[in-house]
Amino acid sequence: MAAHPDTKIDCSKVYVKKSSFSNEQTGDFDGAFAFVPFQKGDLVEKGVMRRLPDGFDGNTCPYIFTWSEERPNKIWGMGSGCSPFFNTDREGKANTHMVRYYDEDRFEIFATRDIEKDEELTHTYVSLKWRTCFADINEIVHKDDP
Ligand SMILES: C[S@@+](CC[C@H](N)C(=O)[O-])C[C@H]1O[C@@H](n2cnc3c(N)ncnc32)[C@H](O)[C@@H]1O
Repeated sequence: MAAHPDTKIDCSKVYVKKSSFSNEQTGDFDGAFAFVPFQKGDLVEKGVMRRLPDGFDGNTCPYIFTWSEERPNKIWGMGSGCSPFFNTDREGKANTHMVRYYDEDRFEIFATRDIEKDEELTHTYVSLKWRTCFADINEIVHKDDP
C-alpha cells in the first residue's frame, strides 16, 4: 500500500529483525532490513526527529541521534520509525546515508548503492568515532584499518 502523500514518516520499505551482526560474543540484537530492493540514490526511509530535554547526555545512550553539528554535541534527538534500529558500518561500506535537516527536525535516509531485498541496512553514525557508548563498535567497525 502506498504511503499517504502528506506523511512525514515513511518506514514502509524497512523492517526490523535480529541483526546479521549478532554473534555468540555480542548476543542477539536487532537491525533494520530492506523490505524491497533499492537502487543507489533511492529514498529508503524518511521521518521526524524529536529533541530530547536540555542536559540529556547522549554519550550514554546508543539509541538516540546526534542532532547538531556543534562539537562537543549538546543536542540529541529521538528518531521515528525504524531509524533507531539501523546498525553501523564504516564510511564507504555503509549502504545508506542519513541526511539531517536540523532546521526542520526531520531526516531522509538514502541508498548509497544498490541494495538487495532482505539485506541489512547500515549507515555510518556521525558520532561513531567520539561517542563514549560507541567506543566498542568503533573498534569493531575499524578493525581492518591500517
Ligand atoms: C542505534 S543502535 C542500533 C540498533 C540496536 N542494534 C538494537 O538492537 O536496538 C546502536 C547499537 O547497535 C549495536 N551495533 C550497531 N552497529 C553495530 C555493528 N556494526 N556491530 C555490532 N554492533 C553494532 C551496538 O550495540 C550499538 O550500541
